[in-house]
Amino acid sequence: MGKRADKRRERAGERRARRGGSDKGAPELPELATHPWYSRTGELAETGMRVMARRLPSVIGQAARLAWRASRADTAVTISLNLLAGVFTAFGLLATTGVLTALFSAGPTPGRVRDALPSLALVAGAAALRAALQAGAGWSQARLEPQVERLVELRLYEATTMVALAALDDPDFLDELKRAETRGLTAAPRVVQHAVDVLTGAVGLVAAAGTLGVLHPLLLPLLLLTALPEGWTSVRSARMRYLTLLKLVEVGRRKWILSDLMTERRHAAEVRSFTMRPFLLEEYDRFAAYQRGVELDLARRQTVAKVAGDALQGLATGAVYVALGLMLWKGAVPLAVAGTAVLAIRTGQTSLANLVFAVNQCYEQGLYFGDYLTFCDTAEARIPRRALPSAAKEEEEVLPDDFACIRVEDVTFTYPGADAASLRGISLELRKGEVVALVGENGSGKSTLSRVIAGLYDPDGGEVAWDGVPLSRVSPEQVWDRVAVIAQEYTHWPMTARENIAMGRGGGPADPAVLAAARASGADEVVAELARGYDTLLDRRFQGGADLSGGQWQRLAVARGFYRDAPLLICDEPSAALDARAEHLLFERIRAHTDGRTVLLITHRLASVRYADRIYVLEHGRVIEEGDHAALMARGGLYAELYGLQAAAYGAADPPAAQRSPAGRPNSDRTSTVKN
Ligand SMILES: Nc1ncnc2c1ncn2[C@@H]1O[C@H](COP(=O)(O)OP(=O)(O)OP(=O)(O)O)[C@@H](O)[C@H]1O
Repeated sequence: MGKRADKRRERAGERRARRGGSDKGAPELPELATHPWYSRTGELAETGMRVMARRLPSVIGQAARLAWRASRADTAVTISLNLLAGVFTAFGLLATTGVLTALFSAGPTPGRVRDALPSLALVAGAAALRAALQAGAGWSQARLEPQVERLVELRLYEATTMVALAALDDPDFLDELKRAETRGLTAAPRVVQHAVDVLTGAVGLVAAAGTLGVLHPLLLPLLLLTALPEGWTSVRSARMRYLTLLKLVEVGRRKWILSDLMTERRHAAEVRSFTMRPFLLEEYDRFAAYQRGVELDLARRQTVAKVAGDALQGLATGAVYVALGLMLWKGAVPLAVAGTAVLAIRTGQTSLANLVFAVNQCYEQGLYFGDYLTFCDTAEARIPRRALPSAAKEEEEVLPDDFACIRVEDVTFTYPGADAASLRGISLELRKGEVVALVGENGSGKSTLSRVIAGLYDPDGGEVAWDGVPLSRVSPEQVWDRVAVIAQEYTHWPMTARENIAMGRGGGPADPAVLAAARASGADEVVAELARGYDTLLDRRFQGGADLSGGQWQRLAVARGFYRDAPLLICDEPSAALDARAEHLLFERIRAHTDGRTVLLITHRLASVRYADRIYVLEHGRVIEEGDHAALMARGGLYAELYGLQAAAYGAADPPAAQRSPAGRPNSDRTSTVKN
């Protein structure tokens, strides 16, 4: 199916190229390629009236189901008021015949006008009612849209926050997510809106057609004749627009990236210090010029299509009036009926133009909405079953609140789409109250292993068990509740300092645990300098917001880990950005810390793991050495080598007294780290 569509697209592309290309006059930028996110746009560009007609019912069905779930009352009101408005349109048109019959009859004018008054009142009443009904339908339709929006957004975010973490490492999944988020979300309310417009247009058209059918059966095909050029122009113009969109997708992305570089605060210093301004402006202008060329070309081609369409429509309308004149001349229809027919044809044409436009829009947005639906289905299928509230609770085991021993047995793990496994048969133990360290070179698998232990990734093989209860048999929340993580990469939450520590748990103004955690991590010194202390918003994008240095942020991230009263604390490179004093304080705290808690420590600062109860050395996803510092040093393996390298580096950096800094201050922090 996908391949056939690709072939169709290819062939159509070749046809366009043979015709001289659809974008004659637009400059070329050879480096631009279409991103697969926008494959839909290509599909759309090849869509003709037949494909649209075939797929439209299912799109309208999806829209109707969505609207129904968002609000039954508003959906029912929108549909029924629109239908009723159609009835009054037809009624008004038919009443017009009465008016015209009275006006065109023989006799003095005042008498004819008097005779026409009852029908005139009916026409006026029908018009007023129709207007009121349409206003009511518009109002309920407007109410429907935000409700639909809320529904689709919630479904997406519920799925993205619950899906297995590994899904977010899968490039295909991320691609689908981006598509659903950027186009799919906004498409949902539009699909509903355009589906209602399709209904409104269809009702108006049926009303006009029904009226014509009642007046004379031959008039009906005449209406359709005038409809064709309008439909043709509309579809053609829309397809041109899609093709242009396709051409501009990559340009839009490049321009967006460049504008981000030129306007975002985080790039501003480098833009200046590397004197990037002329380069960025020139690049931006190149893409903008290309875009302008493509858009001007589109405007020209759309105008040509419109002129051709209007000319055709003029001819068709002329033919209709000639036919109507002939019918009148031959006495097939009376003058009053012909007059009403003219009105009905005009009403029908307007409804038809609206209908064609709505069908086009509905179809386009329906494709993007389809992306959204596909993504939600994929994401919901990737939520671990045991995480679902509906999962059979009797099958679930309960994790002990505390534990005596966490056992990792023969664990293997490969990231989605990765060629090689990141963990290959790892076994180890964490006993209550211990500090256990993971050591190894970059990419050896330390962080991945810590995430498996924290219940963030499910291993492909082997298992992690807390006092014999395998994590695969408990809901992820149970594990996350019992583990505190100080992660290597942490989020700068755009919240207050207090919320950055408490992370949605307690943390009221008088929460002593927040203060204790801040003291233990050195975050209290950071907070003391903030204008509003713990209530300072840590985001410069907002009025009164503050920002912190890398190390200050890390102190907060450490406080976050200490604040959670969990039996297992995982510290993954917790000191990378800390100054020497803060780092010293942190490891002192970890060493002294335990008060019954267990610490899994990952760090390249080997001086800090000397006091660990056990050290596991990882290489290429395997444990290659295990023991305490003394045992590993005596063994003379990788650990001893890495430790020796660091110790030697510190030793070499220790300047003799004569070479100290001009101020004569020895570097006491460094010395103390080595001595530690
Ligand atoms: N999200 C990911 N998707 C695919 N592969 C990944 C991902 N994260 C890590 N890897 C790969 O898994 C392996 C182990 O990475 P991991 O981050 O666990 O190493 P690490 O020992 O913590 O390294 P470092 O000391 O640099 O922090 C590496 O080969 C890495 O390329």
